[in-house]
Amino acid sequence: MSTAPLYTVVVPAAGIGQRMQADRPKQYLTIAGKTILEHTLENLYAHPQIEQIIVAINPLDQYFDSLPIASKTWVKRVDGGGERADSVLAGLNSIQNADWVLVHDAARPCLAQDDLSKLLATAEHSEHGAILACRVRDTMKRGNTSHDILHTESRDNLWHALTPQFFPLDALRSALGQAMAQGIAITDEASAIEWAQGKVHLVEGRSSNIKVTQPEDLHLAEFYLQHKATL
Ligand SMILES: Nc1ccn([C@@H]2O[C@H](COP(=O)(O)OP(=O)(O)OP(=O)(O)O)[C@@H](O)[C@H]2O)c(=O)n1
Ligand SMILES: C[C@](O)(CO)[C@H](O)COP(=O)(O)O
Repeated sequence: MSTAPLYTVVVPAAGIGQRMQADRPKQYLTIAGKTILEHTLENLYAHPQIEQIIVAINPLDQYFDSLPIASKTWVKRVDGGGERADSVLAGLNSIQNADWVLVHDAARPCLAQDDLSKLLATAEHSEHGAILACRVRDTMKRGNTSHDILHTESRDNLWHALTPQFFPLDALRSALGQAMAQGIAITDEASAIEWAQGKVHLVEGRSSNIKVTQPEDLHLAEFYLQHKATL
């Protein structure tokens, strides 16, 4: 019986968490006695198809080395960069031989295992990449800089891009590197593949896979982590 393929995940964790307004980068804020980063890395590694995690850490980081997870054999540290895309590319460039790669935000500790399995399963049926996403549920307004409404955007087929995002390694490394070299603003891996005219599939995932970004998100993440079994 063939065993399921194993994958490497690049985890960008070199941000400063400005919007969080905390006394440290948000990935080092704690929930139930563990940092958000530890929750995220341990959650990924708990999946049977994840064999290695490459975590991009700020070169000036003062927290990572003191975490027990920093000495795990399945965790490899690289230096992050000025933007998330720089950190992701640094992680991708450290991978020698892999056909596919996942990228997952350190700030997303609430990823459900079966959502990850669903994302991985797409690779077995397609040569294109895919991302976890959740449907927009609110009416979406386009505003101007004065916060006046310009118009209502259609929310048909409108999705929130989440992570993990899952792509052939060579295609992602090439698209991301070329897009960044041309000064294209890249906020997720899919946008680099789209820029390179590649196809990306949306895999519906839970909206509880939040990116801890603002102060109130910490309490929401704590709730989701406490209720993982029932969500
Ligand atoms: N130069 C950067 C910027 C961000 N990230 C990572 O990318 C993920 C998503 O980015 P975001 O939520 O924007 O985190 P921050 O950039 O830290 O937040 P802020 O924009 O509020 O400063 C986070 O895990 C963050 O650590 C990174 O590795 N390198
Ligand atoms: C990658 C991402 O989480 C997908 O929604 C998002 O683009 C990250 O954006 P950020 O501004 O770097 O948090």
